[in-house]
Amino acid sequence: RFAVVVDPLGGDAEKADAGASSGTIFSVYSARAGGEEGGTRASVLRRGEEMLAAGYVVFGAATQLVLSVGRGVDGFTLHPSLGCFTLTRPQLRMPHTGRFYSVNLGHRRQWSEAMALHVDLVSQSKSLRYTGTFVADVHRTLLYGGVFFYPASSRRPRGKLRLLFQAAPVAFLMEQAGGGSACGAERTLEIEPGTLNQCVPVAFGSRSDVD
Ligand SMILES: O=P(O)(O)OC[C@H]1O[C@](O)(COP(=O)(O)O)[C@@H](O)[C@@H]1O
Repeated sequence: RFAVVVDPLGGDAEKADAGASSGTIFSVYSARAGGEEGGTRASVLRRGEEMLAAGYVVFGAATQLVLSVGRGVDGFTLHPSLGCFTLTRPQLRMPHTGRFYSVNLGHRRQWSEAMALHVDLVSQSKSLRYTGTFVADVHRTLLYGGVFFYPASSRRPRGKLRLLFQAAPVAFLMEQAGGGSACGAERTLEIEPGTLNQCVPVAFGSRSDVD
């Protein structure tokens, strides 16, 4: 009945070796019948707003599961001695605006002038936080608000993050927690993926910071 999209383990070997957090992201759609591949591809190549559920697990100082089934967002923490997750952050809500912005400034020379100016402007009122591990950056943004960008650049004209595996599930969680997500002028959840690995330039976070 369901089709599940999973980004199994984000964060590369160098970050894991250095002791950084890593994470898993997933999203769930209703399965569509038919199609050459038993409906699998057709079930997931659809707008994020058709998603039934999304979540991630962040493997850091603690193992935390953040989940939405379309009725807000709940956070759970793994208790290894009990072997189960318990509800530790019921109905997470993002602040309307936040203190942090999150972007890889190392790519600045490859951005458009407008993007570089925009980031300069944001930096005047917010502090920079960027781990380079997607789930960790998502988790901090969800908890404390602010804005995360992975913009288009001359090297990556479509950005780096994948719509289906990364941007859409995170957009679903952000919206469910009172935040937002956009790919340029478009709401991320309204974009229909053309291919499984399609990349999008994306921003997400507190509602007023994303707007
Ligand atoms: O090093 P950059 O360009 O800031 O990219 C960091 C981003 O790339 C990722 O490592 C994903 O890269 P991969 O698609 O190569 O797995 C994300 O976890 C992270 O947000």
